[in-house]
Amino acid sequence: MKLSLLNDLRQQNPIVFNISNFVTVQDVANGINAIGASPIMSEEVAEADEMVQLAQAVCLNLGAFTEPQIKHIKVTGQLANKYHKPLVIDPVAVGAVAYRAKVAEDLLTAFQPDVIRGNAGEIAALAGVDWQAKGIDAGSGSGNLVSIAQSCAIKRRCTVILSGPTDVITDGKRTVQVLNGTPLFQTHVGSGDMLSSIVAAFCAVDPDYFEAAQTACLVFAGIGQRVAQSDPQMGSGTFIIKLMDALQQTTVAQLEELAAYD
Ligand SMILES: Nc1ncnc2c1ncn2[C@@H]1O[C@H](COP(=O)(O)OP(=O)(O)OP(=O)(O)O)[C@@H](O)[C@H]1O
Ligand SMILES: Cc1ncsc1CCO
Ligand SMILES: [Mg+2]
Repeated sequence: MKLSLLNDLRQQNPIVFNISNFVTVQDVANGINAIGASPIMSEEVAEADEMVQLAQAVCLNLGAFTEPQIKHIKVTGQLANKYHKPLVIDPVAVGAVAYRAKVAEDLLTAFQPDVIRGNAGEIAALAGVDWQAKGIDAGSGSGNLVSIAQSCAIKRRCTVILSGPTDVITDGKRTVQVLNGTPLFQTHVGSGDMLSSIVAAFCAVDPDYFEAAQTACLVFAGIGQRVAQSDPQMGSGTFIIKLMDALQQTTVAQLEELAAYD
């Protein structure tokens, strides 16, 4: 686990280009900014080429799209491949809505992601494994989460993060589990979207995307855990405010003290 990547990220301040969803776009922009990277968003396909060229990483969130936005996402993913920019996909609710599954399938044949980050319901759907996803939430299923993540990584030929109480990170050969976190993440819509774009920021500072992805997961979950531990009575409103502070202020040494993974 290369926690020192957090210092590299803060020193390099990489630009992360995001196509976000309208629900969580501000959380995503502020989360990237707080951790020490530089967010930029766009809704216009005419500037996609320039946007991808100026970015050090790209994150495409499939959370809430219209037909023109699907075209924008497709072109941007293809440009990320063309310019060799690390590409992260967040396949929101792809296990719960058949239309989304169809769109995601089409997009994943049009471009090649470097990392896919989703919850169990989303990663199971992309792996082709039976699971009962529940809207944007993970839902329920009986499959083994490590096997599901590994199948998805092999099928999609990329690093996969299956997030939840434990995050599973795998490239199909190597697998790590991050045990840190807090259930308060589930009380704030957009925790997952923030994580996906922070993963992109880490990919901008380490060309081994498996390493970048696992470090991003530990940093994000570990910071959330520290925030929750600071006040056992904390609720979801205070959590997101304090999470933003902590994304900015938490040090590598503080994360080393609580890092839990195997
Ligand atoms: N019960 C839990 N305990 C500890 N950490 C958790 C828990 N649930 C989620 N997390 C953490 O929350 C973060 C977001 O992951 P999650 O799987 O909830 O994303 P998501 O379902 O896509 O969320 P979103 O509602 O934003 O779409 C990750 O860092 C993950 O480790
Ligand atoms: C609630 C919600 N609906 C579509 S996207 C989104 C935010 C979580 O990604
Ligand atoms: Mg999500």
